[in-house]
Amino acid sequence: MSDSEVFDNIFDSLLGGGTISNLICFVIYYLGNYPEVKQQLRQELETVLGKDVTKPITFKDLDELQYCEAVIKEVHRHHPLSFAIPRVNVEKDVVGGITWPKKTSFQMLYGAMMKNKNYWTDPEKFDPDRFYKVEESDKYLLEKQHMKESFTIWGGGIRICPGRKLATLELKCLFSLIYRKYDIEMADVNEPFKCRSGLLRVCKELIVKVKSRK
Ligand code: HEM
Repeated sequence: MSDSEVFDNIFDSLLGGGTISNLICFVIYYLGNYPEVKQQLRQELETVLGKDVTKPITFKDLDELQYCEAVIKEVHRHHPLSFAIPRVNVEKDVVGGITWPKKTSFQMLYGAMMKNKNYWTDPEKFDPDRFYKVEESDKYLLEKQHMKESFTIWGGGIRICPGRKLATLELKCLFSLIYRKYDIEMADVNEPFKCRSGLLRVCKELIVKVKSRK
């Protein structure tokens, strides 16, 4: 490997590649299209962080931003960064009633699992409430019962994303800093979301209007 390839690999594993930057765009897009969700997020920011926008944000504050976390999860469920997680079996195994030889490549289509109506109530609907303070009597009880198997943003098992806690902190920090100070609107709400799908789904263009909040 050349020096620049070594650098790129270290940089990628340290910063999680394009994951955070693209997820930020996805969240901005969804908040631009769902003003009632943006409003509830603002409400939470004000309750947890107060009205003084210069007040430093603490770890405890970030812990309390549960609606913010629900927004990030719902955006990812609705519009995942990648559609599948690959695995290779090290020994012969039975999956889906079929015996597979060792070294078979599998793709776990979790993007499809996150839209399956057996596990999600009204799966096409964008609603962070399905991840927010779900009670036994709640309309989103179905997902609460299946969440462990049907939702992943970080993968799972021994290869689970080692950057997940850092990424969650970074995202919550960024959205707090941005949305308590600025108002971000889509330049054109009717414009379709411009993304390119490969290993990762990448935002190609997102034109927004940014205004300072009074
Ligand atoms: C929103 C941000 C992020 C998302 C959605 C994300 C998601 C993922 C997913 C789905 C995997 C595959 C897990 C599996 O195969 O089960 C993964 C692996 C990985 N992630 Fe992240 N990630 C993010 C941010 C980060 C950050 C910030 C770092 C570094 C600080 C990071 C470092 C890694 C590494 C090194 C792996 C490979 C782990 C292995 O194969 O053992 N990720 N990530």
